[in-house]
Amino acid sequence: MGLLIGESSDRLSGYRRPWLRWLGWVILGLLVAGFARQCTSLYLNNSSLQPVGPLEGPLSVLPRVPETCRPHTHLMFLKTHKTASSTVLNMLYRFGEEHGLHFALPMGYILGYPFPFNVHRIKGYRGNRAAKYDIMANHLRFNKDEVQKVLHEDTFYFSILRDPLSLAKSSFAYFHDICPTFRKAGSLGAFADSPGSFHKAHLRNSHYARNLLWFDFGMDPNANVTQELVREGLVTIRKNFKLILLSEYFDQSMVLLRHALCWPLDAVVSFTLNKAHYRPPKGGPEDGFDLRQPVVNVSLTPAQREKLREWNALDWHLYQAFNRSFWEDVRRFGPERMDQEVAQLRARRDQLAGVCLLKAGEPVEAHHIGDKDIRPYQCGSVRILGYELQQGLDNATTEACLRLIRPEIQYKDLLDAKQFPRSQPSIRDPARKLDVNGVIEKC
Ligand SMILES: Nc1ncnc2c1ncn2[C@@H]1O[C@H](COP(=O)(O)OS(=O)(=O)O)[C@@H](OP(=O)(O)O)[C@H]1O
Repeated sequence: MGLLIGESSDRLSGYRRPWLRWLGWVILGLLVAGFARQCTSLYLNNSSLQPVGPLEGPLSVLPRVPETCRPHTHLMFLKTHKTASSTVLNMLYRFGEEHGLHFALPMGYILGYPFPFNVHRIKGYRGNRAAKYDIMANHLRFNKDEVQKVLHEDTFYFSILRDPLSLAKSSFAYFHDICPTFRKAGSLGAFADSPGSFHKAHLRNSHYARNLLWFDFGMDPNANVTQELVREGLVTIRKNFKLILLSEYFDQSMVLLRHALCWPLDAVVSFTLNKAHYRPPKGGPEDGFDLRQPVVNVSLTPAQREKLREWNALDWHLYQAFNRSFWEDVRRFGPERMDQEVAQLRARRDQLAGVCLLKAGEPVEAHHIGDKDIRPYQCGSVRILGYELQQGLDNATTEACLRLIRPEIQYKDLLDAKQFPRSQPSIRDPARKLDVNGVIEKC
């Protein structure tokens, strides 16, 4: 037997047959050529998302999460409004798509918002005994009892907050046209001077004008602010959510998130999505206007800032409390280690921007984006910016880059088509974004 193995291996080695040796060299040559080809492009492997090739050069010691942990694939992200939540959603869409995860998708673009979430708002929901979903992340108003009906027990719940003042500016500009409180006020300053005189809490979409975060977490934004109420709200959120991120410290948030989820670095690298720029005056020239000149005036005096904080006191308490716990988390993580990982994340983002994007990675107005399929949806009195893809990329690189910049609406359509191959194809018609009452569904 031993002799047989010896004989055959000797034969296979080709030492006694020169043509076999040549064949071996040819195969080796082909393999090397294939590898070299990959090294000249951004190759993003579907499952690991780790690059191969020159991109790895300066980042060859990418920070790793402990090899003992297993990546989380059961996730609930409470997509709060105007908090960079679309950027987070893009990461979840990418990760879910690459790993074949099952999303709880809405029928349109929101899961029944602003009504408290109900499982029947999930597209294709087939009742209690249906399989659970891996990821739920579209806009919804949090309702724990309903949410947990369709999610796995080990689901990781997380969300994101933003300073209520900058959130108010973003919300005012974006929702100005559909929120009666904002529409009546005209400018954010006028609104801040006397919010109560414009606010009719019972009117549709008025919730965008006060304690929007508190509302998204499923609580009453118009309740009297008492210590007890705030304490109860915080306790409930802490009980339900394992991690609360902050949009002002987005990169630090991503480092904490990736360690909590045991995800690779590339899974949390992103470009700023849904960024606002102000519209030119009606009838003004399309180009050449001063982008810094807002039509919807969101400038505030120090006194108005103070009043707006008071008006959004519940959100302010929420933000302050979770800001404190965020920095406690960072201290536990290690401030130096955090700085290093943030630097690596930023370097990787710059690298990807260089490969994927035109205009040095700066976001541009939708009408400057050649590919209509990646123009961001426009809403309200601001211009929502998007990205232009670099030309001449190979197919794999184009696909990897597209994933990073594909706007929320189009990405949802794409996942929808994958999850429901037999349902009606998407119609790219802006009217589809309106619900039965004519309210813009995504807004
Ligand atoms: N990475 C990162 N870091 C910091 N800020 C970011 C980031 N990504 C998005 N943004 C800002 O978030 C605002 C959009 O928030 P959302 O995507 O949650 O809006 S929406 O409710 O889904 O319409 C929007 O804010 P404004 O530009 O002030 O409106 C974005 O610029």
